[in-house]
Amino acid sequence: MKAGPPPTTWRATYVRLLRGAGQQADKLRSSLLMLLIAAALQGLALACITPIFLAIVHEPSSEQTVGWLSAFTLMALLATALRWRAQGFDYCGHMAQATHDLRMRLGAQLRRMPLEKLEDRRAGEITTNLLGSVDEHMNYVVTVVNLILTAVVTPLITGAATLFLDWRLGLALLLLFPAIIPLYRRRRPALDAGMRATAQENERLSAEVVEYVQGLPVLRAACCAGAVNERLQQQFETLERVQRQSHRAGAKPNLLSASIFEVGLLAVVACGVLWVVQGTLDPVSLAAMVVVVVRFAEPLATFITYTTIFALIEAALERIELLLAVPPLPQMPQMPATGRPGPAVIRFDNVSFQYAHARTPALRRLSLNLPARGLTALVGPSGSGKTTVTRLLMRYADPQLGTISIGGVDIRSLSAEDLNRMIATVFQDVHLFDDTVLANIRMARPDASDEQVMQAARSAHCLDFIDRLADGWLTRLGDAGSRLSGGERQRISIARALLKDAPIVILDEPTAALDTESELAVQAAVDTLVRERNVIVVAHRLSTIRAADRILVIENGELAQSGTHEGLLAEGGRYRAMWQAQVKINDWHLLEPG
Ligand SMILES: Nc1ncnc2c1ncn2[C@@H]1O[C@H](COP(=O)(O)OP(=O)(O)OP(=O)(O)O)[C@@H](O)[C@H]1O
Repeated sequence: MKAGPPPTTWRATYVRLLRGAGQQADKLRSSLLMLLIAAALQGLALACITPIFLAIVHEPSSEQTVGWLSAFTLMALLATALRWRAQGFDYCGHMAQATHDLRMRLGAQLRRMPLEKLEDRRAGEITTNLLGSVDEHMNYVVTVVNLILTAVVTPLITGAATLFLDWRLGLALLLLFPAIIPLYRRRRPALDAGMRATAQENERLSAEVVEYVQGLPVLRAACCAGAVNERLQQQFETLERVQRQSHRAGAKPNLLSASIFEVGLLAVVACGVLWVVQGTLDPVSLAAMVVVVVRFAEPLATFITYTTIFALIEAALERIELLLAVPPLPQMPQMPATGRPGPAVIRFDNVSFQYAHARTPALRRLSLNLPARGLTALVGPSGSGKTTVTRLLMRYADPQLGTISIGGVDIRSLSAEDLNRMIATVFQDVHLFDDTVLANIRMARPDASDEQVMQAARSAHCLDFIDRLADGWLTRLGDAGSRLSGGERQRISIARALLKDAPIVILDEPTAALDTESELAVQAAVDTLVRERNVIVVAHRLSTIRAADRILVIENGELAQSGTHEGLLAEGGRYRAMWQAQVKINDWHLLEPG
């Protein structure tokens, strides 16, 4: 098993728990305090059993009997009442509130953390964090803490209190512990590591399962669903191996501690019998002690099982904290508003950017100046950096060198919301939610009226296919929008962009891979979008961008050429070569038989 970070102390776990509880931390703290007091009171109540037995047998109607019985009843009742109150953290809904808040914090973190860092994590891992870890973390905390305190604090207090009544009995009870606590302390690192490894493998497995299910249509088409299934199978096996090791790490000390405890009990009873035979201990005291000791047996013997659950909670907390600790991209102070160019003018000044996991830069000292209106096409060979330009504009990550500004304002000084408001996107891979057509378009601007949503859909040439849907505007779009064709999905996406009415629009070649009819409809929708906006198209087919106001040829992360289609053809160079190659391919298609 891989060695993880050093094991944490109980105190660190406690502090983490409170941090995880967020605004409910004070309530959780008082619940845990109540559980501690309840466990101590229960210990004191149990210490009363020996004097009660002695009083009942020797002086049944004395004041002492009444006194001890009253003390026992009072403390037992108080302990029960405190436990009820402490568990109120669960049933009064504070627990649900705390887990809800934590999910909201994780959700907010997903929205504000740099996209580059988000991309590093797989969807399944995030789901496990958002759902599994949060529940593992909070839902069992109060119950598990109660069990641990009852197992540890109650017997300790009983032993300590018994010292005052009969020091030999007290000492015998207290001696049961030293054997178990060091054993637990010695085993805790292995337990923690086991739980961490299991949690990590679980996270990996959910990521694999999510990706497998999402990718099944593609995998089946490529006839490699089986091969990937094998990978999944391996991940199942890894999890099984890690779980087995971790169970072994937990089971051994568990059995050992239970055995030590049983032997200890026998030793205590044997001592008691010896003292009775020697005439130094009242047989009634021995009987009472056996009752008390039996009461401790189960919680103490299973103490290590509870701590295993706690190690699981600890591992979940650690993963959540790791995700919450990713810092957002820094926000720079706002610049003065004087002399700014048009609001949607985009400038890249000497921008260099290298992806975290790449060996070479994706952009090298790239400078661009895009006026507030018009269509700019980014063209260039695959991997030349076109998509990176649009990603950096959306602040996927900050460039290592140079600045990017919109309307004269460095985008690093814009809030994420402001930047998001300024840019609409139309990607080839359109994500639709299982909701109505109306709702799917409206998510670009939640406060838009039905009329505004319908107008946007009309302008994006969506009406013809919406009319054909069974429930028209109220048709649910099914899982990931699978009820619509590619061209229809893209038109929904364009309708969203129109509704959002952002001054800048990024299009990832929306007409790629469409049939002629769909292409014409999408092209008409794009033409509507282009008016009055700064539109950037990442283009693969040069035929679609002949009418662009400017074409930027990106090569190897640098600006190789810029100009209009005619100008660039006349200029020669890279663009003309690309154009000629594409014309040749088209001619070749035309010449193909059939
Ligand atoms: N997340 C990433 N991590 C590491 N390297 C990346 C990442 N994304 C892209 N790259 C690399 O950065 C370079 C530029 O990629 P980019 O996606 O911008 O190219 P592109 O011109 O849009 O390509 P295409 O036309 O094929 O979509 C490529 O070498 C690519 O392999």
